[in-house]
Formats: sequence, structure tokens, C-alpha cells
Amino acid sequence: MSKSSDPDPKVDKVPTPIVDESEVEKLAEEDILREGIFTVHYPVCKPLLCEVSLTPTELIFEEYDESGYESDCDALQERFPLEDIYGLHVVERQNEEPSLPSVYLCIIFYTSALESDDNRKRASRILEISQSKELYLGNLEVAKDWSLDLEHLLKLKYPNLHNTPTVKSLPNRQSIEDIFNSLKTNGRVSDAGNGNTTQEASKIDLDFCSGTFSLVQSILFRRQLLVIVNPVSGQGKGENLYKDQISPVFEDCGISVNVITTEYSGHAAKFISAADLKKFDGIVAVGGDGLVNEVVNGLRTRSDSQQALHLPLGVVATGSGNGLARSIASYYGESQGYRNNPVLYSALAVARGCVSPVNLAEVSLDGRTSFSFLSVGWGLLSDIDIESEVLRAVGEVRFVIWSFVRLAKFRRYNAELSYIPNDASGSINSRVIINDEFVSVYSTCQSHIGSDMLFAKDAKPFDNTLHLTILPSSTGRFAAANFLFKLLRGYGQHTEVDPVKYVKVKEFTIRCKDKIQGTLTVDGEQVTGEEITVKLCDTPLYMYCME
Ligand SMILES: Nc1ncnc2c1ncn2[C@@H]1O[C@H](COP(=O)(O)OP(=O)(O)OP(=O)(O)O)[C@@H](O)[C@H]1O
Repeated sequence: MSKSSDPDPKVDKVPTPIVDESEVEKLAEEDILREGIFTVHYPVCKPLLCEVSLTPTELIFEEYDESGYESDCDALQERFPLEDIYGLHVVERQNEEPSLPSVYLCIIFYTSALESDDNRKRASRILEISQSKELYLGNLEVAKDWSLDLEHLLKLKYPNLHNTPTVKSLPNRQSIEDIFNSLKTNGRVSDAGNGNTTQEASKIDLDFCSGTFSLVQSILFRRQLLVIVNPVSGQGKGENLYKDQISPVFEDCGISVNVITTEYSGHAAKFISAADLKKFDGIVAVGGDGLVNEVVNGLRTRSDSQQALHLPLGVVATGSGNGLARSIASYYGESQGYRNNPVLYSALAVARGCVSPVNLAEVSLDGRTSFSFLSVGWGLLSDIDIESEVLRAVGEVRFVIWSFVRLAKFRRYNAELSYIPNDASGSINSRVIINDEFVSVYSTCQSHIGSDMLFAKDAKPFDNTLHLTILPSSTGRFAAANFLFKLLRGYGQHTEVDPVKYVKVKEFTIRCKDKIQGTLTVDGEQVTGEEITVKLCDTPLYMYCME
């Protein structure tokens, strides 16, 4: 868009909101759906007069020269993809003179559009709306029209958005504890995301924020979430990560939270089994797979479990084992985003609020039942996982170190393994039964069992499949080492190692026969028992995800 030589910036023009999906589909990417001249407030520099344009895919800010003078300097131009919008708030400020409040539209992006790398950074742009001659109500109307269009386009892009009632009017004022207070917080206002700009940003924001602000309406992402934080997850950083990195994202998006911090192992399951969940749109586990397992099993034991299990769940990856969070990122093509910043990525997936069904399995261990959403393992892999806990402080490299320990003390375990292959009719005849020694039996119902551990490369979110990997008695040390090496490399080639067997099943049973039993794990946590049966559930878990 070039600088206009037309002195009339059409500031009073309020285009009709976009109403129809078919109309949007007919538009070209560059078509301007709405445009206006606004003073735009930035966290890190002085306000600028900008022409702001909305296309079907982008929000474009271009510095506007009122004189129409064509300067040789490049005017500031920023283009944000609409999908990078995570917060949309209409805010008003009570002025001393004149007495009517001013209206602002605050847009918060988590975007890589301003950086050369792929990392998402926070950026806020605050449009001061002073377009209408009728002042307050007219300006509110302009804010509403822009909000409606942005909301509408995002809803078209994300049809799986959960529980986001469309904004029809903007009458409800909320408390003054709003987005502007959050902008004042040190360290949260830096677009560049580095310490150098933070101080300046805070000062400028404080100037801008003088006066009494109140939030008129948050749009699109507002939800009421029950957040369960495991403070000891991931080397004991769970609580700090929640306060410093996750809660600010939820605040930006207009998400309301009730936070429970666990005090002991089992607390989350106990709390969820009895909590009043009616007022919540979803439950979020801030921790690792162990915490998610507690939440899911807490839901299972409720008297209204059928209904409660339909509540969307989110997981923000602050644990040392984050197989589910990693799998969800991989299903939606966001592996790179997750790798760059797992905590921010998974918090944004919760904030985005699309919902995807994922596999869930029922586990019966010596007659006791529970749910598993990730993995059930026995033998070598589970031995490494659990025994390496003593090296927890070194992070995921503990698996590599302990692989050497276990290969040095190589073991096989005697058991009966039976399973029903996925493509079988389901009749009893199709059951495969193997009585033998095994090095390891491991099954997953997701793609990844850890942040860097791809276990089932063609797993899909709700593919009704248990991906079962068997290391039979003929697996020697060298083959086992090759299997572990390929697993840790993360390309999913471990199942191609001879004589490893990979089979997609509906259910399986391990009946241990040895006195020296291998470690048994469910979702990465150790359990004890002699006979374990794992069956896919008909109903999935519903997980928050990016799209
Ligand atoms: N406050 C607490 N104190 C001690 N243990 C807790 C607490 N809250 C939860 N736990 C337990 O911590 C275990 C690990 O939790 P989580 O999966 O969230 O973190 P993690 O760092 O990934 O751990 P792991 O690698 O063991 O899976 C779970 O079994 C959970 O029951």
C-alpha cells in the first residue's frame, strides 16, 4: 500500500461487517475488507498515525503521512498473519476532559512476523479509535465492527474453536484489572523480547496507561479454565513457569482461570474426581504426562464421568516427560514451534482453543482399571525410563546414559503376550498368542512418548490404534542397541530393526511368568502387577490444540 496523496483519509467511513462465508471465499488474499486511519500505540516506541488494513489473511499497519508528502524514507509497514492474533480487547479510558471515555482496540499477537527467526514473540498494537463524529458510542461501534470482522475471519479459519460465543454487543464492563494493567508489567511489553528494550517499553506504556482504563469486552478467546499446576514437574520449575510464562499468555488472551497447585502426588486426581466442573470450559494440566494421567483418571472416577470426559483438556509442557503435548504439536504440523519453545507453544495451543479427539485406552492391571492416553510398557524401555530417574537432574539425556547401563546388564523376561491385530475381525480366533521370553514390549496410542522421542511415526490423533512394538527373545544386545539408538535419534526408524516386530492392535495382554519381573509402566509412571490388559476406548479424549 503506498502513501496516499488524497488528503481525505476517509476516517468516518465504517464499512459493513463481513457477513457471509461464501463472500470471504471469493476474495483474493490482498483484497481490503476494512481500513481506517488510527493512532497506533506501541509498547516500544511513540504512537504513530497508521493506516490499518484488514485482508482475508493479514492485518497490515502502515505509517500514514497526513500531508500526503511522499518521503524517500521507507514508511513503517508491518504485516501480521491473522492466525497470530491471540488477544482482542475493546478498552475504554475515562478522560478528565472531555468527560466521554476514549475507545481503544487492543490486539495482541504471538508472532514470528517481526523477526528473522521462527520464534514467536509477543507484540501488541493498540488502536486509538477516534473516528466517529458521535464520539463515544460511534467509536465503540467502530471497535465492535473491527472486532466482529477479525473474530469472523478467525472463526472461518478455525472451525474447531471451542465455546466462543460471537460478540453481538459490547455492553459489559469488566473490572479494571485488565489488559492495560498487564501491559504495565515489566518484561511483558517488549516486542523484541530482549532485556534491552524492556525498560523503555515499560516507561512508555506507563505514560500511555495513565488514566483510568476499563475493559469493555475481550473477544474470541474468553474462556473459564480450571488450571492444575504441578510445582515439582520438570526439575521443580512448574510453578514459576506458570507464573512467569503461562499465566501472562492466558491473561493476554482474555482467559479466566481458577488455579490449583498440587501439594502431593495424587492430589490432582483426588481434586478432579470431586470438583464442581460445571462452570469450566476446559481443564489444563501444567506439568508432564504424569499430571495429565492424574487428571484423566480423576475424571474417570466421577459419577458424571461420561459427561466430564467431554470437557476439553489442555496440557502445557512443563514436565520432563511431555509425550502428549509433543504428539499434539506433531499432529498439527507444529513440531518446529514446539521445539523452539514447548511452554509457549503449548500455552498458545490452549489459548487458541481448537479441540481435537485423541486416542484413549483402558488398562486393567490385576483387575484394577485405569485410563492411559500415552503408553504402556514392560521390560527394557520401561526399565530405562524408571531406573534413570536417579539422573533426573540431567534432563532427557538420562535415557541415553541409562541405555548403556541396561545394555551392559542385558535381560530377557518370560511372559505370555497376546494381542488382537487392528485389521482383524475381532473374533477370538484372530487373537495372536506368544509364549516366550521378551526383551521389551511397548505400546503407545500417540506418536511421541517424550519431547524428542517419536515412537509411532504414522500415528494420528484418533486413529483407534495401539502401536505395539515387540523385542522378542531373538533380540541380542547389538540389535537392542541399534533399536535404542534409532529411537533416540527420533526419526521413527527403530521399528525397522531386525528382529523388532511392530504391529497395530486393538488390545493386548501381558501375563508375566518370571520371578524377576521387568518394570511395568503406564504413561511413564511405574505400576506393579502380574497381568495387564490394554484396550482402546470407543470414546476419545478431547484436547486443546492449534487448529
Ligand atoms: N505437589 C506434588 N508433590 C509431589 N509429587 C507430585 C506433586 N504433584 C504431582 N506430583 C506427581 O509428580 C509426578 C510427575 O509429574 P509430571 O508428569 O507432572 O512431571 P514430570 O516432570 O514430567 O515427571 P515425570 O518425568 O516423572 O513424568 C506425577 O506422578 C504426579 O502424581
